[in-house]
Amino acid sequence: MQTETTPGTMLKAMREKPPLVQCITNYVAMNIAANVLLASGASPAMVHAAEEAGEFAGIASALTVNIGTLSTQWIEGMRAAAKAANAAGKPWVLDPVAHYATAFRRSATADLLALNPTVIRGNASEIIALAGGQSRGQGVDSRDPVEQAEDSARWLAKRQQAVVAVTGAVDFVTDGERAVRVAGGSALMPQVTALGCSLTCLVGAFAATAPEDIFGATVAALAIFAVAGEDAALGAAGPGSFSWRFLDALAAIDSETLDARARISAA
Ligand SMILES: Nc1ncnc2c1ncn2[C@@H]1O[C@H](COP(=O)(O)OP(=O)(O)O)[C@@H](O)[C@H]1O
Ligand SMILES: Cc1ncsc1CCOP(=O)(O)O
Ligand SMILES: [Mg+2]
Repeated sequence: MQTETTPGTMLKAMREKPPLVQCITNYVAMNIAANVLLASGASPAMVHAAEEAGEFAGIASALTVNIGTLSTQWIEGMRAAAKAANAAGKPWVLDPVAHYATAFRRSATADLLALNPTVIRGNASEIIALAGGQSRGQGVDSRDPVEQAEDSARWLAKRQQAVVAVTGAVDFVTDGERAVRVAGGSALMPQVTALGCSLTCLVGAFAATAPEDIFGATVAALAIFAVAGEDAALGAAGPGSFSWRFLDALAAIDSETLDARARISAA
C-alpha cells in the first residue's frame, strides 16, 4: 500500500538516514551542490569518470546527471551510471542544462532520455525545448515563464513516464496525471549560479529517501528550496550574502516548519 508522506516527513526521514547521492554535475555547480546536500541532510559524492561512474551508481541510493559542462568522457560516465542505476532499480534525475544550445548537447540529451530518467528537472526554457516547443532559451538561464512550460511538462512526463519539474518564480511538477505548483523562493535565486543544478541533486536525495513516492519527493525538494529562499532573502544585501544565507536557511528548516510553510497547490 502506498502511504502519502508530507515534505516534512520526508525531510525527517532523510536526516535520520542520510542517503548517499551520486551527483554527476558540472564544474560550476559541484561545490555549492555538495554543500546544499550536506545542509539539507544528505551525503553527496561527485563521481563522474567513465572508469568508475557505473560501479559507484551501484553503491549510491540515487543518481543525478547534469550536462552543464559536458565532454565526451563525461557522457560515457553518465550513460554507465544511468544504466547501473536502472539495473539496480534506483532513481535517477536528469538536468538538461541548455540542451538546445549545440548539436553535442542535443545528442547527449537524446541518449540520456532514452535511458529513462525517473525525474527531469529543468527551467522553463529547457522543458519547453525538450518537448519540441518554441523556447526562447540560449544559454543556461531561462528566458521563458514557467506557465508557458506547463503543457510541455505534462506532455514530456507522459512521453517519458517520468516526473517533470519546471522551476522558476512558481515551480510546476507533474507526472503526466497529477500536477502541483510550488510557490516561494526569491528573485535572488537565479542571480546565484548553479542553484538549479543544486536543486536537481537535492531532488535525487529526496528520491533516494522516498523511492516509492517520486512525485512527492520531487515536490518536497522544491518546497524546502522555496522556504529556504524566502528565509535567505531576509537580510540579504545581494546575491553574495544570499548564497551563504541560503545554506544556513536550508540547514535550519525542520520538518514541522517545512510542512507549515510549504506553499503547494493543485494545478
Ligand atoms: N523569480 C524567482 N522567484 C522565486 N524563486 C525563483 C525565481 N527564479 C528561480 N527561482 C527558484 O530558483 C531555483 C532554481 O530554479 P531556476 O532558476 O529555474 O533553475 P536554473 O538555475 O536551472 O535555471 C528554484 O528553487 C526556483 O524555484
Ligand atoms: C553557468 C554555467 N555554465 C555551464 S553550467 C552552468 C551552471 C548553470 O547552473 P544553473 O542551471 O543552476 O543556473
Ligand atoms: Mg539549470
